Amino acid sequence: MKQSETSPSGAAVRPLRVSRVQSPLTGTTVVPGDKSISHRSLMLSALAKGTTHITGLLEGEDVLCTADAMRALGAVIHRHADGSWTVEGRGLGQLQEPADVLNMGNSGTSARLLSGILASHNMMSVMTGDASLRRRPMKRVIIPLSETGARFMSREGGRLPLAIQGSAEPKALEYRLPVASAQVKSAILLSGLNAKGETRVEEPVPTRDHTENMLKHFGVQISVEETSAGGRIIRLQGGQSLKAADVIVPGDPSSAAFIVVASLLVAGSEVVIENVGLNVLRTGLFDTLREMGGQIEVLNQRIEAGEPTGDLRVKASALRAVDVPAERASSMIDEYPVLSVAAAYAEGVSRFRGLGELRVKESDRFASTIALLEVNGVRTSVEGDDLIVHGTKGAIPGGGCVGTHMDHRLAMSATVLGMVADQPVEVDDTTFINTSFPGFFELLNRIGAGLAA
Ligand SMILES: O=C(O)C1=C[C@@H](OP(=O)(O)O)[C@@H](O)[C@H](O)C1
Ligand SMILES: C=C(OP(=O)(O)O)C(=O)O
Repeated sequence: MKQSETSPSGAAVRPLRVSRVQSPLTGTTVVPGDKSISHRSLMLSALAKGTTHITGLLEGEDVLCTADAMRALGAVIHRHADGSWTVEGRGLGQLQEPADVLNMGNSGTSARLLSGILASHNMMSVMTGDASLRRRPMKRVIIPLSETGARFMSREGGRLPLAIQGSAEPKALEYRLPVASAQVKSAILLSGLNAKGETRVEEPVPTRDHTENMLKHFGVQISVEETSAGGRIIRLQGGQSLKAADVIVPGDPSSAAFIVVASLLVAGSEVVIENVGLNVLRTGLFDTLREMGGQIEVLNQRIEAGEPTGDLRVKASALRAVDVPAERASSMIDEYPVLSVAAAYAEGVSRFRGLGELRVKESDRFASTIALLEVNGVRTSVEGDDLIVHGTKGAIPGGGCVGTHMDHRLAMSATVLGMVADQPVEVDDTTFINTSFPGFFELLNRIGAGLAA
């Protein structure tokens, strides 16, 4: 593909040819801030009274979309020269009607969480996104949020653009999640903040709990109860005011994932990644890689702003196949594309169970992960929602051209695959990496990847 071509978003396409890395990856590094926590810090601080200082905010395009949206809703948001941010909140119920369409770019988290806030404020708003986001299902939030009294108009199938008439007197919801989704859970909890009475969300499988943790950090009383079946029930009373509270965002474990897998696979590597968020509802990949024989050590474990954090020391390791249970999927839902690269390099046949949710991410990640492997000579098979990867014992043929379909995680996984494949790998477009991991190639090159990017 030529440099002059444009992606479906209209931006210039940036293809990349990735060749096998010739020497070990070494050194100490840090990855950018956690995307989930960054979104929530901007949304909750805009709903709070007072000024919140945020350090370590991810300055990726997804989070910048959230910042723009919260500005359009009346929050005053500044980035300072030292990279920290301040948000002067409006207070709950005090958001202003946005004067124009809110553009959520490539970001499902922005669109779904914000829909909970917009539905519970008495105003009219319209939300859109890029071609990838406009394909993704929004009914999962529209259906429950309609019960609050808010009205939604969307394209066929509940797709963006979405018009929302927020409710003047939002009703509190009682809702059991039909899919394991932290975005849906969070949308309902955020709408419950400005509703009358108790909001109750039950999740059959625990999902990332950053919204719950950060609500507590902003002074909201919220109860979390474990059910006998292994799920959780979360309750909060509407009408509690949020108080500005400074936030320190840890490094994103979902970004660290690419550096961890690359360091495990490139022979002789030893890399330390400092300040990685280690919330147990996010670390399924690291557990899985350890089961495969990966040497990943946690150093300097601590709690920072309510979230477990630590440094990871990763040493190149011979990996063997793994069988990942469906119950683990929500703790590593964004990590399957890069796990599949590790499994392709490992010895033996791996199985990842229960991956239905991968079909509704930035791309259909079930299909695009299979294509990533197959086009590079790695055998896969599918049984229902299970993905089976036939490991090559360190001999991934490579030589393929990978279609990334506006999906940052596909582009980064393809890069890692190219770094250890026998033949160079073409990645059709790397522009979307900036949604979650600005500086990805620079970081890899600092630890010795020698990429031409
Ligand atoms: O709540 C969040 O910040 C996220 C939840 C997950 O999505 P789902 O809620 O759709 O599983 C994840 O895939 C996404 O990257 C971020
Ligand atoms: C699925 C992802 O994000 P979002 O849903 O916010 O687009 C992701 O970052 O992998």
